Amino acid sequence: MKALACQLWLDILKYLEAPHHHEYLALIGALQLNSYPCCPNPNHAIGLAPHTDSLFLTILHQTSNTKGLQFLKKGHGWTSISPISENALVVNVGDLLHILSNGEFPTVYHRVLVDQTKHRVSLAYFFGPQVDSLIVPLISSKDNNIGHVVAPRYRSLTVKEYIKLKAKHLEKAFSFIRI
Ligand SMILES: O=C(O)CCC(=O)C(=O)O
Ligand SMILES: [Fe+2]
Repeated sequence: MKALACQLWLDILKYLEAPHHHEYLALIGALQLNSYPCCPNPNHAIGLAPHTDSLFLTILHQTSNTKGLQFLKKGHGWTSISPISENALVVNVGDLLHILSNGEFPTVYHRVLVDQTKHRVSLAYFFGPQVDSLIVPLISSKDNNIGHVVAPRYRSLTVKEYIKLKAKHLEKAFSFIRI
């Protein structure tokens, strides 16, 4: 997971025209096992409440063939992401990549439902920058090429500062840093 995350991350930094940004190259990661036992009354319970992931990216493996993961699709509502094969991985954009890319990579609002008869398991690898890193929205030359100068949509802040804001305000945290 770590090797895959590093490769994916290098490609994203290249795309964002920041391949040598050392601050964003020193990644920390955490692996989390999620277990959702079956529930006799799934309409009255939730496996994981709607949220966005906070770091740069999450790489997710849905280990059983039980659906449950959904993301909020604009104009469509909650949409299922069913496990399509044993080898498939889901990659979620997190809040810090949203800020770093100046909103070009939208953070993904998602939730997990429980199943009436099946136990579901998933494995999530979250990774992001060191807690003292400063996240500065990157404006790429692609943005400025279109003939107008693109301004940062968020103020710069440290990872620690963002995590504190998110703990207090959850999905409203962006509204405190929007310019
Ligand atoms: O279990 C899943 O499919 C998603 C887990 C998740 O969203 C999380 O751990 O943040
Ligand atoms: Fe999540």
